[in-house]
Amino acid sequence: MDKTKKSMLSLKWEDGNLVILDQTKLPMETEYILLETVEDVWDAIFKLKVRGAPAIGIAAAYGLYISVRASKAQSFEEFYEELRNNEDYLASSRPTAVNLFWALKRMEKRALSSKEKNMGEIKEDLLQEAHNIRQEDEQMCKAIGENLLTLLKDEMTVLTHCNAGGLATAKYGTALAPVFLAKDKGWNIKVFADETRPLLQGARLTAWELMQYGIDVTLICDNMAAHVMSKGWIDAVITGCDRVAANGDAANKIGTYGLAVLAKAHDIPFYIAAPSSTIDIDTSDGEDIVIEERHGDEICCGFGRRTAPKGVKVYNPAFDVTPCHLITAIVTEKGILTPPYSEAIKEILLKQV
Ligand SMILES: CSC[C@H]1O[C@H](OP(=O)(O)O)[C@H](O)[C@@H]1O
Repeated sequence: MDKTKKSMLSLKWEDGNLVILDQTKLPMETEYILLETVEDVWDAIFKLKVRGAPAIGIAAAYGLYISVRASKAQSFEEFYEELRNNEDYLASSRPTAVNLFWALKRMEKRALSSKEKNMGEIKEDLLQEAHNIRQEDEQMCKAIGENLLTLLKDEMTVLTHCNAGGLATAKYGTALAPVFLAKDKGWNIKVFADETRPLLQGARLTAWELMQYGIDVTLICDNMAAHVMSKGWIDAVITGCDRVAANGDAANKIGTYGLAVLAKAHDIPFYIAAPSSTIDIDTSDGEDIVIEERHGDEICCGFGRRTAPKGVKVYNPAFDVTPCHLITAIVTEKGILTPPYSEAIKEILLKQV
């Protein structure tokens, strides 16, 4: 890989510890912090120190291992009860990204499959499962990038929202994966990045990680997306997702739904990049996806500066749902899904890669 291009990992397992890049400090500071307890992991997920559906799942998996590695349980039943309590605790950190629940459930299943082993071996298996989740995510993201690249051409310009780059995953990202892979193959895919109020993941994270990699990125306010589309500057809109329902409706950062409506109005393809770990077959459609609501200060006192009157009523949903009919394709690591999504999703989940 070209040494002039830098990509920083969202999290790593180093010397027996979970270390994350504190994303609330970006872009001004790149600070790695140690998460030593399950409470540290809960807090890091809740405060978006680590964020992005896949990265949240990976952090939670390591967090669950951390929560039981010092367990003194004398029986599997006692150990399993401790594990389930910590699983429920970690699951309470954020409600929308299905990867959190998917990763925790996968760790629980690994513990059950190791129940005949001794305690030390069970703990070792849990750590290995967390490693597997991280390593598989990296491979899934690269494959998503390769699949998305088949839909793009050199010199194209894409618009993205929030951050679905390497910072949201183990590496590469999902929506941004094709942009990094394109750069590696000498293409020049340009990006317009929505700043993404109120937490500015686009400004603080996407613009930062693309510039680190030497990629042509232009930052815009969210309310400028229609204008740049009307100028004919956008060839495709690509976003990540936090949960894809069984019918193809997709939850993603607040503002994504509006982008999908705008893309339809301008006849621009709208692609959702979705690892299969973000597809939730148990949620039938977007109506059933729980949308996280966050504190109003994120809008009124963003980054410590008050910009609205004290006491004003605030509504701060962190996500919205794009109905499947507005989605041109859902791009997974196993292939590209096109409508009718219900059938395509059932098929792709059965496909082994
Ligand atoms: C590759 S998943 C990225 C996804 O997660 C973000 O939400 P948050 O920053 O609140 O964790 C956003 O919805 C991104 O599209």
